[in-house]
Order: sequence, then structure tokens, then C-alpha cells
Amino acid sequence: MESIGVLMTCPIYGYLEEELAKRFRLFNPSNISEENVNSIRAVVCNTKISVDSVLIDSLPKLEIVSTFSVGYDKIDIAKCREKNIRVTNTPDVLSEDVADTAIGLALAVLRKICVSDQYVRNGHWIKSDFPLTTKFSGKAVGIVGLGRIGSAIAKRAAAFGCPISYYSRSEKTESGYKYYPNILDLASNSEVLFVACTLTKETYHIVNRQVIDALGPKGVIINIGRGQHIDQPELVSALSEGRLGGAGLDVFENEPEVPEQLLGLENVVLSPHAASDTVETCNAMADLVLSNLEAHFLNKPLLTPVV
Ligand SMILES: O=CC(=O)O
Repeated sequence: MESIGVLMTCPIYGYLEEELAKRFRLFNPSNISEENVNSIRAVVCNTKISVDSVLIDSLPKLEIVSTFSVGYDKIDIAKCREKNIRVTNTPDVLSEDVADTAIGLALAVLRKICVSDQYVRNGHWIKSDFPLTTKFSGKAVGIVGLGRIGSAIAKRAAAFGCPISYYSRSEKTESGYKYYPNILDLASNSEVLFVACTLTKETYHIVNRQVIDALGPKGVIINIGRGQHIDQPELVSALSEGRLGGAGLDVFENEPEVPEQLLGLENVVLSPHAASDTVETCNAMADLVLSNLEAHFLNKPLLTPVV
């Protein structure tokens, strides 16, 4: 396979890059030339750089796009289908870490873990006790999207004694959780709302002002999906004005930019789109990318095909 060209759209993960370089001719956007563009048969990407129609059309021999992520919203899937280009992602291996992060963010927001850490470090504890915080156990949890990650969040929240409800395109009766066919009803009946659905045209800004108002001043939003799931200016004003109780955010509309107003808010916990970034999970994701590429070039079935 050493003669097969693979383009990595940006630096992704050291181990993945080393293993790709052992197996393929590895390119990055700055070292592709007119002579070698025809050797590129695969693109490896992540959630940072789009694999759009311009990039796809510039690689005439492209056969497969393999993303180091479960989400594939940065890939022009319609274009890939049209050109018969296969697409793979990295589901399952990251669900536990993302769900752990979601619960961690909920605890951090409600129990003010980051603020209390600063309180101790800055010497305030010597002068007075830290103010009371809010309990997570037993809170009514709403989950937007009961897929692999949403289900892993539900399982964890259930262990905290939280009643679980969810909104998704279709009811999943086997889950045993309460289904709301409408996100507004879910938000009205939830105290902590976890956003865990796939980003599509239908779920863009699925959390809008009405949903935020339905959660109300004691409600908390946790987003481990995509920044574009939430109308960010509405979220920022609701948090600043006290119309929403708090938020734990791993993702933002225009990463890595984070709205200035959020930086000063104690009811917000911020994380740099890192929910699946553990060594164990990144190694498993890298192995899945490699196995999908190898399967494709050996004419074997793909392990985790999207297209
Ligand atoms: O955001 C991360 C992913 O899609 O894996």
C-alpha cells in the first residue's frame, strides 16, 4: 500500500500520523503538487477542516474519506455519494468518554466545581465558606438524540437517580425512557438538557430561544454535540440575563472562538471540544481509521461505513 497517497487535512493525532506514514504515502495540504495529486486515493480528516466539494473535486483519484470523529458534518456527503466515494467515521469507541464528559460538565456546572477550585486556590476559603451549590442526583434529565452517545449519557444519569426523557426523530420504545415527540415539551419537563444528536439541516439551532425559555432560569444545558445545535447568541444572552441557570459547553458555533461574554460567567463551564480526547479513545479512533483504510484498499467490507 506504500504507493497509495493519503492526504491528512490537518495535524490530527501523532500516533495516527505515524501509523499512516508507515503504511501509505502521507501528504498534507502544503506538500501536494501537480505530479502527486493523482496518487491521492484517500483523505483523512477530523472535525476541524471541511472536506467540501472543492477539495473533493481537486482530488481526481479520491476513493475514500475517513474521518477521525463520529460526526461527519464537515464532509460533503452528497458529493461523496455522487462521486461514489466511500466515507467512514469512528462511532462506538468514543461514546463512553463523551458521555463521561457530559456528566462531568453537568456536575461541574451544578456543583460549581471549577469555581470552587479557584476559590480554594485564591485563598478565599480561609476567609469564608463556599456558597451552597445545586444537587445533580435526581434531577429530571432530558436528552436530545438517543443514539449511541445519548444512550450512554442516559445510562450514567440513571445511575444518579435521574428520571430520563428524550426527544429524537422516532420513539425508541425498547429504551424504557419517556419519549417527547417535540423538543419544547422535553425542555419544559427537564431540569438538565443534554444535546447529543447528529448535526443535520433539521437539528441546526434545534435549541433556540423558545427551548431555552422552556428550560427556564433553573435549567441547565449541556452540549457535547455541535455548537451549531444551539443558537449561540440566544444562549449567551439567556445566561447573562439569568433566564437560563447554567451551561456546560464542549462545543461552540465558531470554534475555537468562544463568545467573550461567556468567559466571565460563573454558571458556565467551558471545554475545548475535547469530550473524546483521552489517550485510550484516540488510539482506538486512530486504529479504526487505519482499519477502514486497509479494508478499503484490500477490497474488504468497511468496518464503520457512513457511505
Ligand atoms: O466531535 C467529535 C466527533 O464527532 O467525534
